[in-house]
Amino acid sequence: MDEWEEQETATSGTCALTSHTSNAGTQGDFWSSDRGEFQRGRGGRGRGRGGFKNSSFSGAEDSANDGDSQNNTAERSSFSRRGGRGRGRGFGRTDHGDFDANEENGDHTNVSRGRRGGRGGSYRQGGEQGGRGGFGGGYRGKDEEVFAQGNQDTPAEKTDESDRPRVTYVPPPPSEDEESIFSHYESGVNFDKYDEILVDVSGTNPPPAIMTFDEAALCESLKRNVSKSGYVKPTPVQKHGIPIVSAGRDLMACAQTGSGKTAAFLLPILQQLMADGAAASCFSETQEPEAIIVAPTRELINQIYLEARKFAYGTCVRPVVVYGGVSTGHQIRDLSRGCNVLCGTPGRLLDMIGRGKVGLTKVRYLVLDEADRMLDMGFEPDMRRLVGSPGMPSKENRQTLMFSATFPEDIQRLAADFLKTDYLFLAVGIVGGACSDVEQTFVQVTKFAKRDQLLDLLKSTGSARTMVFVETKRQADFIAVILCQEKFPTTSIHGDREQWQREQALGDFRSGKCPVLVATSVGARGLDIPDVQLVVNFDLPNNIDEYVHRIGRTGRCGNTGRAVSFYDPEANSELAQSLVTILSKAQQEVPSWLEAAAFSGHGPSGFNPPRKHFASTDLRKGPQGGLFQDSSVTSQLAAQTAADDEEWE
Ligand SMILES: Nc1ncnc2c1ncn2[C@@H]1O[C@H](COP(=O)(O)OP(=O)(O)OP(=O)(O)O)[C@@H](O)[C@H]1O
Repeated sequence: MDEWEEQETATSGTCALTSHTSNAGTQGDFWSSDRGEFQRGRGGRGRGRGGFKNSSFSGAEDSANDGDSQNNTAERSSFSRRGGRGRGRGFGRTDHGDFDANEENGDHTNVSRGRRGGRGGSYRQGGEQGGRGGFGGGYRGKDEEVFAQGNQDTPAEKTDESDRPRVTYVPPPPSEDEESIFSHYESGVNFDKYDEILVDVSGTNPPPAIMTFDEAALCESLKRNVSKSGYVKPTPVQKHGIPIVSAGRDLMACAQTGSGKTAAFLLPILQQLMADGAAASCFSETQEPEAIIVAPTRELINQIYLEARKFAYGTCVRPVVVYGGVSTGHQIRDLSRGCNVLCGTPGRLLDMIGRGKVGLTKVRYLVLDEADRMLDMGFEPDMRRLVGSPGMPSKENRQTLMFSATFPEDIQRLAADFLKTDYLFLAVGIVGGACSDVEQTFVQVTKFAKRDQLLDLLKSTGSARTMVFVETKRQADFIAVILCQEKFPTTSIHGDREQWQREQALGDFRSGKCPVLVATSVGARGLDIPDVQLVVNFDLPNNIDEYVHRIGRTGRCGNTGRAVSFYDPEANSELAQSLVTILSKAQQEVPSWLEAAAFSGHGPSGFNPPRKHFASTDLRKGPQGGLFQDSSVTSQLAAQTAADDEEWE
């Protein structure tokens, strides 16, 4: 056991099991792809709003199981901001042990909006690690970051008499084999059509776009790696984004799903680091990366890391990834081997900063991928904490880059806090628009008929690789069981699964061992999986942005794809108007019944409606700039609604 493991063990505490556990076991059995058998599901979760919590717990989301951060402070009573699975807005004095700007300032008395406080709905005694929302773990973000729970089936060990498990999961190391590092799927027949998409760059003095990778003046090794990745010509977001980043400008970039946003920020960053001779140093206990990239889910940040590793192959630039559900000690050891580009989910990243393992003074680039998600209520406090962390250069002294396929107006407004005033806004196509290579179909169906519809659909599509999106984690397991019973090899990914299960599920889906993946919103954004031919919205999401991201898991990189959504008039009427807009903007047929529903007065209405509309351009162009969004929608409310999607059952 090394220093870090000891530390983890020493500081682990109890996982509160005191909240509602009435759901325990209700997830039932599900087919385990990894074992080829039915497996006992885990217990359910606590529910209820705004549970009062008297607890303190460690680290950020991810580190919760790994023990407290070094700067953990005394336990404090509070309505927890993070505790449990809350939708409540607790008066949150944060009591977690991760790095917190307020805590740093000695300010523990601020009243903050409860981010997810108290879903557990239970009073919890102030146990060292209390407040995780009942058995099954506490919820952290909409998409992910559920504290991993103890589960006899997992590699987590019990660490002390309190029975709190410690995450010991160490993911298999990524392949060193050059062929698999550079393996990629082919761009599709519509790749060249990207050139026809209208591009709008707003802001002062944008640099001219490049037309070829040669014009990007990449150094030899990077050029070689780009070519080995199968990239022949840049996509529009790369043509415009690469020179903007290389010119040192801040950027908010919006381009459709699957159109190469990752390389649009990675290539110019890596190019600059290579040109400056950046080289990872393994001699320092505190690593000082030049670039920090954040993304909302573990799987996505790992994917970005693998892309960075691929492009940096054979160079002195060393990317590292940190995310939750994995042994902290393992990640600290990896960090200590040197780090120029640090990819992380917010919680684990903040935890590493809090532990003094990551210094920020050398940060030149801060990238928010899925930036609208990173700035909605779920993650915004973490982002503010990150930019307010000691050593982090001010926005004037770093380059901040934001990428997403959706950028609602309210989030754009918020994003400006993180960007220099002269940031450029790059819009490729319609901001918030769906990928035009995805054929979108809607089936009007009651909730009771969905199951049969799904089975019929899957029978008709044969072994097409399919992602099925559902609203809740329990539903994900339930549908997976049913599909397995019907002989569709199926796996599932959601926030109640252990990290090793999530990774295995994704692996089985990628490899085709399980051609059907049932997912909650944790799988909606960013995942780039080859040959996903069909996306099924078994349950439509609550907000239109999530719809756009979900269907974007197919039809990527010029390939065509198909999305079938089950529209339940009882539950989805508020989304109808936005769906009609999305369909029309993507030049797709709008079913007459959907049009009728859209104009039957069921649009977003009332006080505090959730986000149902999308922005179509740079906010700075003003109200006449073509914004579709209802300006009464506020980010927090919209985000809260979004956050509820998965969690409220
Ligand atoms: N210029 C290019 N030529 C060929 N393939 C490319 C090019 N750029 C990106 N790709 C490939 O296209 C796929 C999609 O890219 P990427 O994941 O970056 O999309 P994205 O815009 O970030 O999507 P999302 O919005 O879903 O996150 C990846 O497999 C990537 O390797």
